[in-house]
Amino acid sequence: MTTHTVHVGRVTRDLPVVPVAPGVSVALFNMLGDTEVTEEAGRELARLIPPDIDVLVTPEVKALGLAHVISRESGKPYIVIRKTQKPYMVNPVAREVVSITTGKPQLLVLDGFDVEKVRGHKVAIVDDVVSSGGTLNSLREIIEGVGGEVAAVLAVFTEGDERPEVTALGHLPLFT
Ligand SMILES: Nc1ncnc2[nH]cnc12
Repeated sequence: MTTHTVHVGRVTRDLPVVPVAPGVSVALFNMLGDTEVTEEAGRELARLIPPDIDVLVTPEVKALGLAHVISRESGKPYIVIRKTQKPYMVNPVAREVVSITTGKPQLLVLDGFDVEKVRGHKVAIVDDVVSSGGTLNSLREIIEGVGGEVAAVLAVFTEGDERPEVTALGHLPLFT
């Protein structure tokens, strides 16, 4: 299997290169269950957060542990944007996005219960990989749609195109 070696702070991983679409492969970065990478990335990114950020927003599920560590290190709270609408949600705000890794439309849902934590506040979006930017754009629409300001985007890796608006610890190539 082809692999692509990355460094996250002082931690090294050999990522498997896997096909996600005809003629397109990615170096698959899955930090779920990887305590060492999650802790290292969270501590590194927490040092890079602008001090005036009020709240972190992360999409479930791959970046959840990362948001937890950044929150713990920075003392800033975090909100999770869910992938399904739950019956207990109050006035949920939803957007659809097509994921590069699954190729399928996905829902992103902000529980109305969390709207007041976003409205009028400076938000940092936290994700594991920012690739096509589809998830990022939908998160931005949801946050700005309820009156929040996206003041920073934090990710472990950008992928494909350069993304100057994203504060990342590294960059992944797209294999085409
Ligand atoms: N290389 C990658 N690894 C994991 N998730 C991704 N989402 C987009 N690109 C990805």
